[in-house]
Amino acid sequence: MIAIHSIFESISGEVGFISQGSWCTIVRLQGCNLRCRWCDTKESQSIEAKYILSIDDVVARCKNSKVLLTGGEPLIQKETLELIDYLIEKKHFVQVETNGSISLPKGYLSDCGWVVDYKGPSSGMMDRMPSFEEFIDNWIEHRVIVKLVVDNSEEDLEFVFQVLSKMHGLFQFAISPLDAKGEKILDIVNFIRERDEKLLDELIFSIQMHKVVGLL
Ligand SMILES: Nc1nc2[nH]cc(C(=O)O)c2c(=O)[nH]1
Ligand code: SF4
Ligand SMILES: [Mg+2]
Repeated sequence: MIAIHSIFESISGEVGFISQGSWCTIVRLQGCNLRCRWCDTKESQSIEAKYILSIDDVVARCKNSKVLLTGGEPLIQKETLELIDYLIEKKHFVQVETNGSISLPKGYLSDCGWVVDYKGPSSGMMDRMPSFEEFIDNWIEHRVIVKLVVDNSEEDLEFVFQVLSKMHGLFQFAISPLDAKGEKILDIVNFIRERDEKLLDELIFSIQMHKVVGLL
C-alpha cells in the first residue's frame, strides 16, 4: 500500500526525461522529510495521507504511457520502488522527481529517469543534503538530471557555481529559478558566464510551464 496525495493528468512542466510540454499522468506521493522554505506543494508534506492505495490501484489509474512521480518525496516510501518497477513492467515510461536527501538501496537499478534536486541555501535544507561524494556515489549509475532550484541571490549563485565546479562532467544539470516564469534566468546565466563560461554547456535552464499556462 502506498500513500498518495493525488493522481492527475497535466503537462510535464519542468525539465526532465519526459519532454517539457508533454501530456502525462502525474502521481503525487504523500509525505516529505524536508520543509523547503519555498515549497510549492506544502499540502503534500504531511505524512497524513488522503489516499492509501494498492500498487495495482495506482497503476490502473495511470492512463498515460508517460508517468511522472513527484511529491512530497517519493523515496520516503519503500513501496515507491515497487511502483516504479511495476509501471515499467506495464510499459510506461517513468520519471521520478526526488529531493536529493535520500539514497537508493545499493544495487537498485531501473530504467526510469531521475530528476534529483540538490538543495541550496534559499531552501533552508542544505544541511540535509549528502556530501558531494555521497551524492555522486548514489546517483552515478542512474539516468539523472540534477536540478538546482535557486534564486538570483549571491549565496544561491555561489552555490550553483560550487555544485557545478565539484560535479561537472558527471551529470546533466538543470537550473530552475524560483520564479515560475524564469525572469531570474538572465542573472544566473550572466553570473556563470563571468565565472566560467564553459560550465554553461552542461546546463539546461527550466521554467515551470504548468504554472505559466495555469495548469495544476
Ligand atoms: N515536472 C513536473 N511537471 C509538473 N506538471 C505539473 C506539476 C505539479 O506540481 O502540479 C508538475 C511537477 O511537479 N513536476
Ligand atoms: S522536498 Fe519538495 S515537497 Fe518536500 S518540502 Fe521541499 S519542495 Fe516541498
Ligand atoms: Mg511540482
